[in-house]
Amino acid sequence: RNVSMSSFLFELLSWNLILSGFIGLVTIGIILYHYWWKLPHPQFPPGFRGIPVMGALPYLGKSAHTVMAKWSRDKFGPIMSVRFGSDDVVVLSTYDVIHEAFVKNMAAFQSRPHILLVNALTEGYGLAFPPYSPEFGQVRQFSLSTLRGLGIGKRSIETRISEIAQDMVKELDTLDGKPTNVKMIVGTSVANVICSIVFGKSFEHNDPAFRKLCIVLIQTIPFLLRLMSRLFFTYTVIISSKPGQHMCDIFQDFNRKEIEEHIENLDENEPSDYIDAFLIEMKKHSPDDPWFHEKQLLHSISDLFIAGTETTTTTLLWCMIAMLHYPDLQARIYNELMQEIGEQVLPSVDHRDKLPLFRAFIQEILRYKTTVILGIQHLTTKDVDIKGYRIPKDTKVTANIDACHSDPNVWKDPSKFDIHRHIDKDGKFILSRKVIPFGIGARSCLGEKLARIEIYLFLANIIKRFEILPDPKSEHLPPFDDGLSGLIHSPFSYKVSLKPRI
Ligand code: HEM
Repeated sequence: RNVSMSSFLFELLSWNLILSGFIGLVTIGIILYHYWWKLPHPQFPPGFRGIPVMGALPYLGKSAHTVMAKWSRDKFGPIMSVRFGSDDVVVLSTYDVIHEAFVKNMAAFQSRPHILLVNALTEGYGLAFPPYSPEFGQVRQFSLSTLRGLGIGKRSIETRISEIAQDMVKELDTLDGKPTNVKMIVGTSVANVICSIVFGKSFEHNDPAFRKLCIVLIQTIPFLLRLMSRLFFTYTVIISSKPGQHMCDIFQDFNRKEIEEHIENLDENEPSDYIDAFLIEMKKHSPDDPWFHEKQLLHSISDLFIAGTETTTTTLLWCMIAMLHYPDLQARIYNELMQEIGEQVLPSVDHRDKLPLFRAFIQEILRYKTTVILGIQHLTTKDVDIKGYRIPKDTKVTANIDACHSDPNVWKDPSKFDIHRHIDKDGKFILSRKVIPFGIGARSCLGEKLARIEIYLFLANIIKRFEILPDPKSEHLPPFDDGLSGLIHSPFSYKVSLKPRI
């Protein structure tokens, strides 16, 4: 009796175990299906879902943009989805679909996702990360027209940049051709352009407070942004740590001091920079307006410096690497500048129609070395249909700008650096609307015009004054087809010898 009782109990227990195991598995299956595999909509773009919790993250490797470009070309098409953690992000990989979304359906794609850490630092203010609202739209429009040169005094943006480019050449001259990593000198000059537009003045390269600001901008922030795109947690720890806070304080104290000086000396009839223009605009709004407010001004300034310094500096550093790899091209561009502008005349934007080689070189750099490889993420403001797919409201959307610049259906032999793809049979420069390093649409780069003039004038001044030569001590040229990928694709650090001409 005892035996049959125990076998009955054992059977009951194992049935119970089997049943609860089964129920447990079904529950886990339902949870997994709903949270990790169920598409947000039956017509949501197809894509790569990876593994639970991590999504596609472990599969993206060192350069996510290249891996995603391959998935898009080989399997999923120009509109696909990639699961980042537990978020389904729509990734757009050709010019046509980026244009269809960000330009033709501008209103639906003009917001930004909420990023907890960015929000903690900016309190929701600034120019690059706030989600769209009509009030933010006003601040954006105001900043855009101010940066385009409206309402900031008599000196044009071009004059300011040209003066700073000449200062940079003087700094580079002091190196006397000695092989040097010129990132700090170029970056300081780029930051000075923003100082000139935002503060109405530029600084000596060795001014101690400005130098500190430049180190934060050119070294610390890019390093942290790279970590952020790789290891979000580490970034959070660093930024909330004491040294992290100290770094933010250096930056904000510098800007705060400038705002205070501007409030004291404001001449409403003659605004001379972005801060003056903003303070005057503030007076037209109610003191309770949270957007035309000092806090917003402070964060707008930070965003202009952060968005404008490393991007432009990196592009110029890639230009110099290209010159090292293609010395014959360097000689041809130098000859073009000398023939069309001459030795004594300063380069200006007015000369551009006479400089097809030089302009083709810049456009090819902007295509071949996409700086902000994946742009900045957008967020949909409503349900929207693109090429037969449904993208629901509040979906994160990324433009793979690098994939668009290496699309074999648009660019013949895209992995080849070839400036002649931008020159027609009569030797004229062809402006391409499909080279979109600054993004397109309602959230495209606010500093595009500024950056384009900077790259043109800085580079023209460098090429006219120096022969760009490799470091004779280095066995290899700095790589042109590889670099550090994060938010920004930048070259590995390198030295260059700038040998003064004449
Ligand atoms: C070569 C230099 C530069 C490149 C390649 C570049 C590229 C970009 C890209 C791809 C975006 C995101 C577009 C999108 O979300 O669709 C962006 C946004 C932005 N850029 Fe630039 N940028 C450069 C220089 C500058 C400069 C010089 C400034 C200002 C001084 C600036 C200020 C901004 C701001 C404020 C935004 C955010 C716009 C918004 O969210 O509405 N950028 N930039």
